[in-house]
Amino acid sequence: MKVALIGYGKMGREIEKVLVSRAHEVVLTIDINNAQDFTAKNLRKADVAIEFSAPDAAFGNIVRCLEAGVPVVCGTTAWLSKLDEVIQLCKKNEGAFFYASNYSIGVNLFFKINRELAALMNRFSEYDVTLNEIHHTQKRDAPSGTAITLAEGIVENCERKTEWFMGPTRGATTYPEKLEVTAQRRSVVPGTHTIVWESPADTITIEHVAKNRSGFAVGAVVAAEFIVGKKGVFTMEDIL
Ligand SMILES: NC(=O)C1=CN([C@@H]2O[C@H](COP(=O)(O)OP(=O)(O)OC[C@H]3O[C@@H](n4cnc5c(N)ncnc54)[C@H](OP(=O)(O)O)[C@@H]3O)[C@@H](O)[C@H]2O)C=CC1
Ligand SMILES: O=C(O)C1=N[C@H](C(=O)O)C[C@H](O)C1
Repeated sequence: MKVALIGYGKMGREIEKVLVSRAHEVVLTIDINNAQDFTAKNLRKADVAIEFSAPDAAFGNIVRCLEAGVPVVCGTTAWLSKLDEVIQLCKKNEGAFFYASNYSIGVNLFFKINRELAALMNRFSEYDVTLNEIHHTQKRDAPSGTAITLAEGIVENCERKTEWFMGPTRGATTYPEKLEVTAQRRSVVPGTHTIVWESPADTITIEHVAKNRSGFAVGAVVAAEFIVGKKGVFTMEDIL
């Protein structure tokens, strides 16, 4: 598979290692410093583009790939207010687009556990819930895309939580009908997400801790292998 890497930072470099280990070829690398190479002609040398850049850059990058007719796997977070526009463009151009807020298999299993636990909690109103994420200090967005997916999973499945909001407040019960999400930035933490369900009697904690970025990178490459030759909009549900 011939791959264009759009965004060559921490994730772009990690993905490159996985691509090489699976005998794929990187034919184009685009970063903020070589935007002049980001042409439709160059993009078309690739079977697929993998986009991990920055929140303010992702939408434009995706549009350029879809307009060039190149399938795109995107992992960039904090641009999803424009997701519907991307879906429409993808359909109009009969292209292929894959998005996940987190490509790690472990996190996607964690998403399922989170949704099931939230649904189970409908019968146990004595429990309140909070969500916290910790990432490295270079991260530009908060809360993380993964935390938003987890928060949506709780709100969609636990009837007493109608929406999530960004804390911190003085305590989880400040707004009992809302889910409080908090974010911390510490050193080089790759990504930790913790959900705490607390009753007067006990505490149930579920947590996903990324040890490094390899899980994200492998998942993104698997998504790229999956999307080549397909048309439509895909998520990790299509792989799992
Ligand atoms: N879905 C998932 O599984 C994961 C998602 N992510 C997300 O991926 C994104 C990137 O993360 P990460 O690699 O850690 O971030 P980095 O900042 O390390 O890398 C991003 C790179 O993109 C470059 N860039 C900025 N603007 C553009 C542009 N217009 N076109 C091309 N490249 C550009 C940056 O250049 P410069 O530094 O010069 O600005 C930088 O080199 C984030 O949104 C993050 O949340 C991260 C891990 C997993
Ligand atoms: O910026 C990061 O590093 C990460 N971003 C993604 C997110 O916002 O959820 C995925 C992972 O947590 C690492």
